[in-house]
Amino acid sequence: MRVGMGYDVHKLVEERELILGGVNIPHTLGLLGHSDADVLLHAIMDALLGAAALGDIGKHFPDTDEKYKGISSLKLLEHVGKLIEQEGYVIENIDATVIAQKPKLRPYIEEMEENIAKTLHIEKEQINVKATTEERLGFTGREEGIAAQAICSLNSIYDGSYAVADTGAGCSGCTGCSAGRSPE
Ligand SMILES: Nc1ccn([C@@H]2O[C@H](COP(=O)(O)O)[C@@H](O)[C@H]2O)c(=O)n1
Ligand SMILES: C[C@@]1(CO)OP(=O)(O)OP(=O)(O)OC[C@H]1O
Repeated sequence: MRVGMGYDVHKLVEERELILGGVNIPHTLGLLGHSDADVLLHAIMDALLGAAALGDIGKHFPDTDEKYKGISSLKLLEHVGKLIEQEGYVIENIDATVIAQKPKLRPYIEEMEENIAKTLHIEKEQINVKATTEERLGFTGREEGIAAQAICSLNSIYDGSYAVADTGAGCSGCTGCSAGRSPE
């Protein structure tokens, strides 16, 4: 198993939408960025890329490239999901925290988790998104920006301990896997 971590920050400004986990959240301020500035998805992508030793989002989607201007980060996440799969990795789980003084995010968390699961073709139970304030301290507390942290774990289909679901190929030497099969 391999783990990766991601961290990102975007500035809160007027006249921008607030999009987190692919959910458009009603708020007086939105996040500034070259893309849609979905700070949660950016942290998750960096965690996934980190776990697979594939660099970071700036390497794959440079903010100097016009084609990423205003792009939905769900599209970028979909691409990262494909890269991970091409490298032979299967996502075990993702855990993330959004650090925001406002707005209250709890009502939107489930939809964020559904968006992420659907985009990465994994189960919603493999994703957990949390929100916290920093008790009015620092830049998030002053509502100058929103930060997000993420951690993920990946299994390699080549390391002998992970059995790929639905291949019907059997699980030689299997020690159990997230596909729900028992150890052989
Ligand atoms: N933007 C936020 C921040 C927090 N929450 C929820 O409130 C709980 C308490 O937050 P504290 O920062 O006071 O510990 C937290 O566990 C979240 O469930 C939220 O929904 N949106
Ligand atoms: C996502 C990208 C895509 O152009 O742009 P931003 O939305 O500015 O996000 P950031 O986390 O600053 O950097 C990664 C960028 O490459």
